[in-house]
Amino acid sequence: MDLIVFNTKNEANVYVAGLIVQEINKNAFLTLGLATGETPKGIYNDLIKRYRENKVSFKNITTFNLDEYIGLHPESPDSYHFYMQEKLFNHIDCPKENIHIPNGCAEDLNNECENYEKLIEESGGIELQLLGIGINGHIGFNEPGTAFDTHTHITKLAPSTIEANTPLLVEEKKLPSHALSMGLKTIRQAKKIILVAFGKQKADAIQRLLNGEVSEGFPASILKRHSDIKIVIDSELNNELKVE
Ligand SMILES: O=P(O)(O)OC[C@H]1O[C@](O)(CO)[C@@H](O)[C@@H]1O
Repeated sequence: MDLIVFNTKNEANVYVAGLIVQEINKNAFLTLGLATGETPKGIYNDLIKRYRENKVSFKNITTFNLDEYIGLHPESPDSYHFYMQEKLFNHIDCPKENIHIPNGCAEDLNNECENYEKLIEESGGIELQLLGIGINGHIGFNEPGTAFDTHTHITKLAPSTIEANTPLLVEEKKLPSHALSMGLKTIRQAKKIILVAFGKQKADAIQRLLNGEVSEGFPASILKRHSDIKIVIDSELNNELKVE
């Protein structure tokens, strides 16, 4: 695992967006895994900026998002569908049919999970996956205790995730209790992974990722078994890490 530290979030965002653009410019048909949450917002802004400057085109890429809340319609401002449209897809040239986000309102959710996994496979697998991390070590919505061999599945949100994400709600009164999420196996199969984390509040999770053991009690620890992963953090987080 390569740990890369930047003085500011902004520098980190520019670096990560640069890596994504580099991959797309090497392979215009890239399959890209995307994340939501607070962390990637600046990266998406930088990607939009590069698109407007004609430095990159997204017209042939395929995207797969990590997760979606169960029960939220794509038009709900609190859904990850809405987030992705607003923060990225409305501003770039990625065709609608190339964009994949699990449908948390599907009639048959198990079927939706199976199909999602099949679509990833048919696209040739994710070549570059962008990840954030929860304070409890979740990646996607794979909460502590999730088996390492899971594919896209229905997951129950941990209390700390509900606590962290409830203040972000715009319209809904209550955060859904469940979500659809790529599994830990799905994520691990991505050829390259970039995990981004900012701020003091993520320091314990990153410390455990760097120095802890591989255990299903800490989902992100599966990434220690990945051969091509970059962890990108800011100095605020780095200053909290203890050298072990
Ligand atoms: O970036 P945040 O908002 O801290 O969230 C951390 C992670 O938790 C999630 O919100 C759960 O999917 C991810 O999207 C994100 O990467």
